[in-house]
Amino acid sequence: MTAFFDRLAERIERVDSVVSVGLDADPDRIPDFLADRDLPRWAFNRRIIDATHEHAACYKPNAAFYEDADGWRALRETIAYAHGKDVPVLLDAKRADIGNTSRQYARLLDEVDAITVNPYMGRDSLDPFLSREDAGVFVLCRTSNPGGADLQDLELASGEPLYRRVAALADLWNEHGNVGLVVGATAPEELETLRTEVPDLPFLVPGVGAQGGDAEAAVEYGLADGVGLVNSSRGIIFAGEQSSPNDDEGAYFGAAGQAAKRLKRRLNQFR
Ligand SMILES: O=c1ccn([C@@H]2O[C@H](COP(=O)(O)O)[C@@H](O)[C@H]2O)c(=O)[nH]1
Repeated sequence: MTAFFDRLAERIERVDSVVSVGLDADPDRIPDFLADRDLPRWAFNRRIIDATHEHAACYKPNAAFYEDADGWRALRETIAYAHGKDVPVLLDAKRADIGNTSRQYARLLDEVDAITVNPYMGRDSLDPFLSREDAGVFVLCRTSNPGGADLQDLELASGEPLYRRVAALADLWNEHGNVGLVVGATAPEELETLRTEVPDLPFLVPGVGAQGGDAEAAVEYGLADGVGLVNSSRGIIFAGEQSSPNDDEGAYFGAAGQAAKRLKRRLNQFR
């Protein structure tokens, strides 16, 4: 198997897109016409994938939306279906723990192509992920939420903010060329700084769309040698809520396809 970033580069080239479609299948927002399906989240994701895969460089389900018995079943079906369309899957799980626990978490990489991890517990907590040479490992660095600055911008004794130290460490941890960073589009200045500091690391940039982040900065600084991902979840998968009544399946998922295509075109202006 080629390394994750080689596969991602191929996918980006094939669909001419750096869009990561976030599969955050919030059970409270699944349209009524799917409510009586065996696994409504899977029924929803299948239709989203059908509508968006031509524009998707990857799919990014967030584990939070699947952490119950039916959810795991829905997620497994979703992953298999995305793979059937030749689209890589990045599980946004933000995992890491002491070694033996992390080894169990890292088994998630048997199912998906890449994962997000939390660096707070340090190198040994990430080893079980980093040692998976075939898989992508995206380290949380400067997150998109308003509280992202609370800890991540704190200055160390050296005067450097914590998020920059995380980036420098992630660069050191990149022994297998499988490491990327998560940097929010709501932090364009930090994106710019980080691109200079770690020029070779691809970024996963969430926060465009529903969070109102900077799409131009996401592309300009998020890509390393043309490789990286700009994610939108709610702005794509729930686009149909605005444009169509809740009972018109074709129009509902058509709107998701259009939203993915629009984002692809918008981002491509800056590539
Ligand atoms: O800094 C971060 C890290 C992860 N996320 C995740 O990305 C998506 C964003 O969803 P939208 O609907 O496009 O806002 C979601 O899964 C987050 O948990 C992030 O937003 N910021």
